Amino acid sequence: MGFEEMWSKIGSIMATIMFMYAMFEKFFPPHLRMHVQKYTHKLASFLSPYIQITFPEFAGERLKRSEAFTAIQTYLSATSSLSAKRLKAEVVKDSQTQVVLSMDDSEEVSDDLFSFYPASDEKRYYILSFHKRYRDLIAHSYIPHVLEEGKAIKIKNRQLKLYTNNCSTGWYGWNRAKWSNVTFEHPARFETLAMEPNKKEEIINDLTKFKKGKEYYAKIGKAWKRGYLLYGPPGTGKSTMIAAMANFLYYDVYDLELTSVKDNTQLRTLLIETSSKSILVIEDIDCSLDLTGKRRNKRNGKGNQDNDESNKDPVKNAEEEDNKDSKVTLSGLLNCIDGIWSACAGERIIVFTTNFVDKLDPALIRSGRMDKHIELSYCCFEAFKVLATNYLDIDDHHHHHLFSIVERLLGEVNVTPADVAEKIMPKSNSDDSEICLKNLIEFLESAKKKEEEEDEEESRLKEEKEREHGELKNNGVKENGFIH
Ligand SMILES: Nc1ncnc2c1ncn2[C@@H]1O[C@H](COP(=O)(O)OP(=O)(O)OP(=O)(O)O)[C@@H](O)[C@H]1O
Ligand SMILES: [Mg+2]
Repeated sequence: MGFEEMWSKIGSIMATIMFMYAMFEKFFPPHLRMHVQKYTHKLASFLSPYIQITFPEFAGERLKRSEAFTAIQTYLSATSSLSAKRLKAEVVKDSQTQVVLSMDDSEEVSDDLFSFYPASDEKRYYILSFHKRYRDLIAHSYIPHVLEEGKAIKIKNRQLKLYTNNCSTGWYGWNRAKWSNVTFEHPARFETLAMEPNKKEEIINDLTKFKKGKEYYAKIGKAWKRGYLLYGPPGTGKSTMIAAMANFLYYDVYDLELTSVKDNTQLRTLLIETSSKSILVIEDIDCSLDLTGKRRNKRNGKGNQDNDESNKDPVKNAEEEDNKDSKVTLSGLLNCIDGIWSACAGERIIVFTTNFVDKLDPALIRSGRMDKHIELSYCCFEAFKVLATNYLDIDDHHHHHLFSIVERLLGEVNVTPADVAEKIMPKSNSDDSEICLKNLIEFLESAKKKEEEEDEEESRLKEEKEREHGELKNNGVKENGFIH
């Protein structure tokens, strides 16, 4: 007897049983019906070649939403919505125009050989129905595949969040540090980041290796964390790079404002509350609290003899002055990074940014804490070409006739990518790339002239000083007979 024949026989037996069951229901009293029902089910399941697995939406005593249910839902939305006839549309990622389609309640779909359908009960669950000859395949390959895929799709579709810390004052004046979040929608990507291509590739490879490094980190017995120190003058793209990293890795960003953290205890609480797959950012670490040599001197009453102070951004200077209230210390921060934070679940990145790398305490940036130091520097010609593509749609291979002048000037003068971007951005609809590039050339020439004037002034002052010094020496010899 062939398979087909066998199934048709089984089908007719089932039909007979169903018919008999209907008759029983009509003519038999309820207590007898219960017995008949029990045995009919047993017989039906004995004869049926199909197996069913149920995945309820809520599982366990605490009614926690089942991860398996959510993963199946996501998996089916992505893979089976094409074959389902009745679909549900939901707006995705706060978009007004994009919708995600998923199976409507009680719609059944077949995923190759198996069929998934949500039960039309009040309690929602999916039932996976399959022939028993696929039992092993289902248990060992298919279900793990669905769950893994579902989770991966969910991660991809989820919205990135930007968390910032703030301090809320509760009853009795009790201060509590907490994170609040908004959707992270920074458009920066590595493709649009202006920097040397080799350096950019190196960073991308480093991040990719980190993201795929779960087993590697487990093997070497190191927490799955990586620290980056981004340093360079203002406007060279440090913050932009952090956004590009987040978009590249699909990680949330925790922008930690150390100045509003009251003390080490609050810092610890905040760090524990961060999730994995995230980037913890501490911007302008040199301005943050008691972290630099300068601050320590101030505390010790030696005063501030920092000559770089005048070069600093006035906003950052003002922030630094405001920070005196915070009691977060360097050792507190280091303890948190090394201890508690390292012990939290993996896949975390920490990024420090600074304009003055030399001023940081070496303990803060030693290897193992900040694994990779990345310098973001003034705009080179390669970086300019990326900006020209971004802002003016000038193809990298299409060498505009003004490019050679820009190349020469960029080699002679230090300007930041932020300055270049500002100059080549069209100011009106009538501004074509020619006008924008001429604006940039004009700016570069005036910056060069200014630099030359400053150099001249500097050498003039130096000469003057040397002359004065020489005169003093001579006078000293004349008056006292010895040199001071
Ligand atoms: N390397 C770059 N590639 C692309 N755009 C850049 C780059 N550097 C700067 N920009 C542009 O300049 C603006 C300022 O850059 P960004 O905020 O990243 O600088 P920063 O290095 O973080 O400066 P700061 O030290 O003041 O925080 C950005 O919004 C971006 O438009
Ligand atoms: Mg910045």
